[in-house]
Amino acid sequence: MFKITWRNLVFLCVVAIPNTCFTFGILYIINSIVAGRNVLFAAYQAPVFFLLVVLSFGLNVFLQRKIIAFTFHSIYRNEMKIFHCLQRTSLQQLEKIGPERIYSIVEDVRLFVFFPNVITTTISSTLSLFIGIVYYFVLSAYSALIVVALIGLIGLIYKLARKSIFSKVMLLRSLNDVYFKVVDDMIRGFKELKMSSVKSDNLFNDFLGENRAHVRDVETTVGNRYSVMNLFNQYGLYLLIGVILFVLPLFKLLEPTEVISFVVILLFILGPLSNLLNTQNFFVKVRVANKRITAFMEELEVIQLAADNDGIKEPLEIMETLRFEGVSYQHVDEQTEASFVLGPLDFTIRKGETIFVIGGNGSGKSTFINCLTGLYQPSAGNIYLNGKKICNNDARYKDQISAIFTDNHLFSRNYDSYSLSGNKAYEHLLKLMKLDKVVADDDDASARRKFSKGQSKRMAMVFALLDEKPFMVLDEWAADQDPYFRRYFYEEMLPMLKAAGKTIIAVTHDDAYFKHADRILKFDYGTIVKDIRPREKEIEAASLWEL
Ligand SMILES: Nc1ncnc2c1ncn2[C@@H]1O[C@H](COP(=O)(O)OP(=O)(O)OP(=O)(O)O)[C@@H](O)[C@H]1O
Repeated sequence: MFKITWRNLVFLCVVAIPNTCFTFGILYIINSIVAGRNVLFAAYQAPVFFLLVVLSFGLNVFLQRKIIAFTFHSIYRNEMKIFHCLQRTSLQQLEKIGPERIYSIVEDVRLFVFFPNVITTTISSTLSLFIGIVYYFVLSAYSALIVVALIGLIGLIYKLARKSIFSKVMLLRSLNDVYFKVVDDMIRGFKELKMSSVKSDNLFNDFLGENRAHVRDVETTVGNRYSVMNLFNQYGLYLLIGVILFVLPLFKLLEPTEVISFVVILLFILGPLSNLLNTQNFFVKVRVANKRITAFMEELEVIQLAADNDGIKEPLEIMETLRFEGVSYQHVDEQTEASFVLGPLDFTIRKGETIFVIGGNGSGKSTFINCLTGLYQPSAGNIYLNGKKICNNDARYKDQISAIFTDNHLFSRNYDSYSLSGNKAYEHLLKLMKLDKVVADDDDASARRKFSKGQSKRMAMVFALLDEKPFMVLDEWAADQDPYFRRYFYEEMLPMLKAAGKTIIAVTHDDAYFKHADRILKFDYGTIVKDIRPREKEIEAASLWEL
């Protein structure tokens, strides 16, 4: 994800070395003047001082610009990579991951917007610390060793404390995933919660409240550890000043003039040292975010390998026959470990057929539709298009199908390659779907206004027909229509679509209209238990519900 490569490191060193020299020069001049010593180039000390300041400033501006560009390019690249993976992942994987994890990962990526500030602070602080230490050694090697050992000790304690914080921050992020899930329930289930004070209170107290209380406790622990670390850092530095002022002169390791220089240098590195310790908080979060993003991408990429078969460019033949041979698919609910098996399915669909898919609740109709439309990849069996074996995840196969699902979604923008304004086919379809009085003009915004459920399905039908694909899959499309439109759909629209050569697979419970199908496939416990042609043999609709 966010990797500092060797090239980046070499670049940082190339910029850091001259910058170190400039900063060292600035410190040398300040220190010599304060301690009353002669500067090497006394006659030019003022111009040299200002020149060094300007050069160091210029170099830092250059460095910061590079870091800012690197950071925002990395954020952009990672965001695009996540959404590219999502675009290519399968429905089963998306269902497994869950939307809350995606929101949370996107939040993890955004954490890196603070990267430029922190990294520049880290680089400049490390530089200043390095210069201070070198200067200590120039003045007195033994005393420098003692001071460095004490600074090292403070750093080591900080590092150990940071290690213990890592697991807590990791826990906080996974609590955040659960939090998003409950918030999602709160927003999507708003109406249901309003209607049930028990559910509402339980969600609020037992789930949201518990999650937030857990987060509060872990954050308090993390906050306490950081505050102890910061106090330790602050008082550790006081101790260091005490050692320089009292202990080193006592053992004759420092002369009084050197004490002043040591304190001046310490004051110079005090800020950078505190900065370095304080930025650890950010680095812990960054490590956690990096680990989570990497794991998320790996999870998606594993699925990509299985799904990524659509690089082939030759067009696929238009469907004349579609054959399922021994096709099966298995759902496994990870929480309850319950499983549902669809299939094995063996049947052939012919071009122009109007097929109704029926069956009781949970019999596998929607799972079958997801396999048919290529949203689920079968775990066994083969699919043949015009006799040739295909992978149902092939984009060229899916591009032959218009599907309207039970939970259809109307997009907020026009992502199609055609425009609605002045579109005659669109105007005609609005009339056909009796929406011409609801959608007053051919503006894109009017087509994406808030519709009633039934209207929204009709609008989805308008868009599906505008796609002009030969194969239509409708999952309980008529369920939300009023009796008038339902009759119109089965008795007028379906024959019209059939006459236009469309192959239609419609999931339905409307037994009053079963006679309008060329064929009925009845599902039970995931298998096709009846395959009937009502036009050839009159059937009693009620008999179809019997096993
Ligand atoms: N994403 C999923 N993960 C695990 N199990 C699932 C998933 N989706 C569906 N199932 C299970 O698969 C079975 C078939 O569900 P499916 O939605 O295909 O039935 P259906 O015939 O369309 O039902 P309905 O008429 O109620 O819409 C059910 O037992 C359901 O619990």
